[in-house]
Amino acid sequence: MTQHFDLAIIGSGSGNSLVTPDFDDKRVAVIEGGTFGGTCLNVGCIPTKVFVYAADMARDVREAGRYGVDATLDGVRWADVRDRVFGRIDPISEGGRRWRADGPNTTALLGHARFTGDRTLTVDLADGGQQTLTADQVVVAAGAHPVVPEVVTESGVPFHTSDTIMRIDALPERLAILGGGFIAAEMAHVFASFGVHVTVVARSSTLLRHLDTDIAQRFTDLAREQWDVRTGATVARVEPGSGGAGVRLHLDSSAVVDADLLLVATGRRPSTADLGVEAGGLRLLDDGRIEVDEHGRTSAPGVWALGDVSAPYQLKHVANAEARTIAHNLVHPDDLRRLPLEHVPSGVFSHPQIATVGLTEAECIDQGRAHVTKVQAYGDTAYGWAMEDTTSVCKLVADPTTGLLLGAHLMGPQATTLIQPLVQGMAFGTPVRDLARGQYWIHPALAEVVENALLGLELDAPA
Ligand SMILES: Cc1cc2nc3c(=O)[nH]c(=O)nc-3n(C[C@H](O)[C@H](O)[C@H](O)COP(=O)(O)OP(=O)(O)OC[C@H]3O[C@@H](n4cnc5c(N)ncnc54)[C@H](O)[C@@H]3O)c2cc1C
Ligand SMILES: NC(=O)c1ccc[n+]([C@@H]2O[C@H](COP(=O)([O-])OP(=O)(O)OC[C@H]3O[C@@H](n4cnc5c(N)ncnc54)[C@H](O)[C@@H]3O)[C@@H](O)[C@H]2O)c1
Repeated sequence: MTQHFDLAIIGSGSGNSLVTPDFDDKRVAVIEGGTFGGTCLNVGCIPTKVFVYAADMARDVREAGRYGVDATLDGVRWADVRDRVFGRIDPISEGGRRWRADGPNTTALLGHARFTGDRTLTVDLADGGQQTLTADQVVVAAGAHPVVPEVVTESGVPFHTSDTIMRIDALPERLAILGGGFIAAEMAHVFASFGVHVTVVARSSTLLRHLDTDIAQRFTDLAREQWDVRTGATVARVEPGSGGAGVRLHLDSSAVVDADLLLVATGRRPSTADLGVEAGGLRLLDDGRIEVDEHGRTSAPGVWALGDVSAPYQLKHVANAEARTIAHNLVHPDDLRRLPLEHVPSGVFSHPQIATVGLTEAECIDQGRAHVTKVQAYGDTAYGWAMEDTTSVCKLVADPTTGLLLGAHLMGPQATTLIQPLVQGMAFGTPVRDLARGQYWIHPALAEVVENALLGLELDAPA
């Protein structure tokens, strides 16, 4: 029997937060084909950062001798770290599922949904049944999933993605990571800090090539000191390791990489393949995302999309912000808000940590924009001395005429926290002069790196 809902949501990640009090008197279906709570909670931001924190701790112990504090790392109890992570997350996921299943106005449908007509969905339920439903409004919040190159899938050799690597039973001796982006950088840090020999195989000439060129190059140089980094490398063939255990990657350079485990981190594709987008009247962009307008409306009337399935950034804070906007738009058709896609920052929780917002120097050059830059070393501030830092930087890009920041790119301890006043300055249009001089910066906090970078920008009207 077809059920009718006021709102049907595909995906329980950021989609789950659409059920605001505005829907208290409405019927809402939340449909989830995987683990309730989505990527960030179960296999993404949250578990990775718990591992990263433990990895940072292990590194700090190893490096304590630099500061005259002798310490040795006695060991890493992988199973304890893993169980601490999932012992916390799994109950949250299950609680979220129950909350929706038992909610007064919500129904949780566990299964894969696809459009079979205008605002009509058929759900292949996990328990074997099938449910068809219609809804006045549908939100597609189906996220993205890992892409695995054919050279790996066709080899038949077992591999991990970020969906599985965090639940392994024991640390391997050697881990090969294919890809040079966010996940590769974070996982290489985690496993190497825990004592695993990590090899990163990346196609591009630097890791994290989406970053400012200076930062990407500096990061890659530091990565080479920690991990076996093969840049400009393509995997030509994958086969089992000797004796059938592990994996052997043959690179196009004819070099080989032997490892006990393979982690594939070669990007994530919007989950639209089995979504029945044609039947639902949804148009896709060339890169596979669902096309949405500035308010989050798809090409199908009454159907909205948010997060990784449609957004230009695969970031949780973007998915959340879009969910807040669409939660408003669903109930205020005459007062639509725009998706907030300006000044989007991101962080890479690797070693070193990286944070970035706005334009890179190269983008300014490409766009022919007048700009000035300042690279401020952490090591030239008092707290940087305390840290014996020789590699960390805050690089700013600004418009010399307007005196506004165009971009900020930090690499080093606490980069993801230090960048926040700069994100705020850009979001509120605060001139560099006011950011630098219009407020106190605590002395001798690490934030003086940011203060000095602002003061060092050579603007037409100096700070
Ligand atoms: C390892 C890793 C680390 C990350 N770390 C960070 C970080 O530190 N900071 C950050 O900002 N971002 C991070 N991200 C990205 C972040 O997790 C995503 O941007 C965010 O979770 C996307 O949210 P979403 O709601 O769009 O999709 P998801 O949370 O992926 O939710 C989509 C849900 O829809 C379900 N679904 C899909 N298709 C269907 C269907 N047809 N029927 C029913 N259900 C369906 C899926 O099972 C899934 O549960 C990380 C990602 C990964 C993989
Ligand atoms: N801290 C964070 O915010 C965080 C952490 C993890 C993931 N994420 C999000 O998840 C997304 C996915 O992460 P990711 O690291 O998988 O993707 P990514 O886009 O960051 O990096 C993908 C890497 O794989 C390489 N690659 C692509 N196809 C390849 C192929 N066929 N063979 C070899 N290399 C190939 C690319 O050159 C790139 O280096 C990120 O883009 C990011 O938006 C965010």
